Amino acid sequence: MATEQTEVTVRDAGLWSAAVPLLESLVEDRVASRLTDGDATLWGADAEPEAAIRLSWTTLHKTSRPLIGEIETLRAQLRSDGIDRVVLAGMGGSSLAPEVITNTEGVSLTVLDTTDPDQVADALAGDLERTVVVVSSKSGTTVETDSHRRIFAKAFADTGIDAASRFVVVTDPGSPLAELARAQGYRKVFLADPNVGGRYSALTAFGLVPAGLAGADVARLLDQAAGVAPALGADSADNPALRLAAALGAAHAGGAEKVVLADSGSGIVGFGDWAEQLIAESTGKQGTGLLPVVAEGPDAPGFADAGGDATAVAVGEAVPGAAIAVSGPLGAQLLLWEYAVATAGRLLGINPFDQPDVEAAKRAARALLDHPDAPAATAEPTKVVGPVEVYAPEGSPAEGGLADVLRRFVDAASAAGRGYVSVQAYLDRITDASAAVLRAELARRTGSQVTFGWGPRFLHSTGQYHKGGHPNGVFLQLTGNVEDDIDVPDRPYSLGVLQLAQALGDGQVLAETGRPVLRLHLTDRAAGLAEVVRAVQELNE
Ligand SMILES: O=P(O)(O)OC[C@H]1O[C@](O)(CO)[C@@H](O)[C@@H]1O
Repeated sequence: MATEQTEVTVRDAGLWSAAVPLLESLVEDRVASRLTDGDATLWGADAEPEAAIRLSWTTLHKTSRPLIGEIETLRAQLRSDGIDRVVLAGMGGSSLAPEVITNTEGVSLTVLDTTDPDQVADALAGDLERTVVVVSSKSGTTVETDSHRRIFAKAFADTGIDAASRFVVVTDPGSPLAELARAQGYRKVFLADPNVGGRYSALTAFGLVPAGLAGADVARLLDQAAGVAPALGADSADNPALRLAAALGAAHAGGAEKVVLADSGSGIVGFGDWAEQLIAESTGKQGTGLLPVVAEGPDAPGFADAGGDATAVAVGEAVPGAAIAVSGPLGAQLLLWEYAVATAGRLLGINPFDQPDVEAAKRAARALLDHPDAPAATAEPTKVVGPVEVYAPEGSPAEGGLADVLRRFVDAASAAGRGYVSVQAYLDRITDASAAVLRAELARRTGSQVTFGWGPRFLHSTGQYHKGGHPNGVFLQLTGNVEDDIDVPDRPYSLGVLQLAQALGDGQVLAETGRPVLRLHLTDRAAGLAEVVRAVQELNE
């Protein structure tokens, strides 16, 4: 049952009494109304230039209205041409919102936010005669999205379909993608509001166009946001976003930097995946921040049994074990969390609108693509256990079986004190979906908080926090052999090569910042995953 009432309840009495003084200061400083009015001084002088071009999201429930008609018209035209399958190529802020919107409404959208050749092959195998591809990129330069565009252009051409008529672009004015779309005569270009950053763009063209073309009721989403907007802009202790920000800020000050999210009957499907990027990329920097941990549900390990380093937040009803509960329909929750996270950024003393550590991993991946013979790309495994090659952190012992290697590795998270384990699977999230069980399995057996992300998708979400946030994580990377690779047209690499370079590049950057990285490469994906799960299950035997 969807929860219609939008409210934030802080159920933990200790947390609430720590939050009240922060809440009072936010009200006194008129943070909510200043945010609504676009006051870029809220995060200090260093953040001001960036904030000055990032605050238009507070009024999108009004300014995005004209898009609704445009989307409906295009959808009707596509339908009359027999085109009713929508594929979205986009990373992070350019795909996470449409994914949660369409999943919540139960309408079909194929989201491509991967470089896994197998997963891309799946999308290519759909009926191309009925397919439109929405290419979404604010910068217009994101390598994954550009690769998908090239691959689909070739596939359309190979099938005798006029590719230009099948591409719809969402991008910022003046981006290289906007120029290319114009030059190639793509079917339609939606220029988004450039004064909204990627992770705050759910209610811009980035969220609304793909979701609307797929058939979601995006007008209702704006109505839901409009319904809560006055409360979010109010300098009042009843403001739900200020309450949430104050509670998260107080929790962080008290040593709980992790935020464990679990759905508790909100009716929203996959909200945590969207909130993850907002929270991690906005706050995880300068050695501080809030680490989002998406739990499978309120009964999953890490939620009700969260330790002192974590706050359990229910999305939906206030359930036992939740310190905080946030209810409300999707459109309202999107805007509420944006206000809350931007405000928490002020309490944490960081700039919630930049992502300073994301570029480092992109650079490292590019360097590996340029120098495929670099040591990182040609290293030999430390050991091989059946279908699993082990690449252990430098200097760490590798004796024993896979479970011994893993035990020593995850122990480093507990040794770091309040540490966490991050599982990063550079695999196919459809065929290799079983990898996701590792989150709960590891959390149950280690007692540490455990995050799970699909690579390279998470690089555009929690990736910023892992490199820039509290430096107490250990990182378990999973990579796998590729059976049928896909060349990226007019580029000197294939998807498989790019995917591995992304894993190695990010691993390198993590290691350079002193964060332990263990890579397990699955020479046979299914058998390798089974072996890894078995080893994890042996951990506390
Ligand atoms: O929309 P773009 O420019 O392709 O970027 C996609 C994503 O990549 C990031 O810039 C960081 O990786 C995100 O902030 C953003 O949402």
